Amino acid sequence: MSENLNLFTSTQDVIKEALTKLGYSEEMYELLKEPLRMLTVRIPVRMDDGSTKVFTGYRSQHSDAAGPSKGGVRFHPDVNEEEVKALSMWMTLKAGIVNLPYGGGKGGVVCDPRQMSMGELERLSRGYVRAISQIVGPTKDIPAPDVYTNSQIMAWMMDEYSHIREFDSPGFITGKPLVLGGSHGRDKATAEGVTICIKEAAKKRGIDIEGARVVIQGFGNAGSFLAKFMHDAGAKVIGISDAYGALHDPNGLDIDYLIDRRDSFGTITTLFENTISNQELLEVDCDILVPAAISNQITEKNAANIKASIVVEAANGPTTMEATKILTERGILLVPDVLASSGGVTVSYFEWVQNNQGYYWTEEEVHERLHETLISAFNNIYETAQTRGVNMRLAAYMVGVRRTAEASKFRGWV
Ligand SMILES: NC(=O)C1=CN([C@@H]2O[C@H](COP(=O)(O)OP(=O)(O)OC[C@H]3O[C@@H](n4cnc5c(N)ncnc54)[C@H](O)[C@@H]3O)[C@@H](O)[C@H]2O)C=CC1
Ligand SMILES: O=C(O)CCC(=O)C(=O)O
Repeated sequence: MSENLNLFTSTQDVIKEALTKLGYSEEMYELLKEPLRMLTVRIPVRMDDGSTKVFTGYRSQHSDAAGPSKGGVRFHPDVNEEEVKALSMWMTLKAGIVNLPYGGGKGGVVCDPRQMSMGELERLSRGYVRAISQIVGPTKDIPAPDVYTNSQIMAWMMDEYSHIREFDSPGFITGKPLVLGGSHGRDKATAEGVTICIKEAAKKRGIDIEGARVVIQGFGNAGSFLAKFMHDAGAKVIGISDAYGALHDPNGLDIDYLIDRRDSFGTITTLFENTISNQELLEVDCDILVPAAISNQITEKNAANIKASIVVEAANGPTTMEATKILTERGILLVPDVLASSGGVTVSYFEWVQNNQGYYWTEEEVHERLHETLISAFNNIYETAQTRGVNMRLAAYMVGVRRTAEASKFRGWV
């Protein structure tokens, strides 16, 4: 079975287990085991050399029972249908965990933005919105940034959608620049949420953040802000990585310098000679390990070699279910993606609310509400895991799926 199919089918398995434990019927599982809608599109883009290249894109809407679908758009060469489907299902769970009136959605385009000019990227972003415009919108499905997409791309997408609908539609997409209706704190939100989960998990395990050794895979939006927050909290960030390799220094890395030198795709290791591989980085001796890049990184092949006592998933799907079992059996506290990375969609929700009201909050207001939401979500799931005798991933699925299951029931769908 391919890695991505495995990711999708094992997500179905955990959803089934969660629904069964909560006492829902088999029909509820039939409804939630697949996205409600999956659109595949072909996007012709005029390249700078005059040729036309046709890109494949996807938008998956897992559910809209609890509200419009919501979730990011990924531009990456490895994007595929199974992955986008799984990503949209995780968005349903995240929205449930932080109690947002949304279902899950996710999109992606198979491309490598690192090899494209700004003009080509703009034409691709606009073409993607034209291709999916019938099924998205501020009250239908609201996209946001994810891997290799950013606030500039959100701005082009919002502009294109506004042209199609013939009115300004800031609420169509989140993660926009501040001047176009973006929210304070959205850029740092995912990392802030991960930081809160790390601090709560460390308290449970009696680990002092001051001096704790932290390894972070990925140095983009999530990974680099997280490295900064951990460093500022007194932790020692001893390893980071990007798509090309990893840096490791047991005495601690100079995070401010690395952030200053990384490029807009979160690439930094190409400036150094003494690099190690991403796989070697995951097995480095440390207290806290944070995969913050791509999926399928901790598997049954390397789970036995992980040295950290806490693993906090900033990335979506970095640990397979087989590896989850191994880490749990080894007594490692695993804080799952659907909880740890839910800070991003939480502040996206704040952004959408501000767009709908036309009234904007201060950075402090965003910060306070995010903290309140994430601390309560972490402790709710931790306690569910303790009282139900299950691991944190299953507990998170149980908490996360309930809102959509109840909404589906009240709508009379099941
Ligand atoms: N940006 C957001 O608000 C949210 C992001 N996430 C998840 O966090 C993870 C990282 O996302 P961002 O930081 O936003 O993306 P980004 O595009 O800003 O950074 C991606 C990082 O991953 C590295 N990377 C890419 N391919 C890799 C590979 N094959 N092996 C190792 N590293 C690789 C890149 O070099 C870069 O450092 C993703 O799994 C994403 O779905 C989750 C929730 C919200
Ligand atoms: O900000 C959002 O709406 C979604 C972020 C996202 O794609 C994710 O949490 O994986």
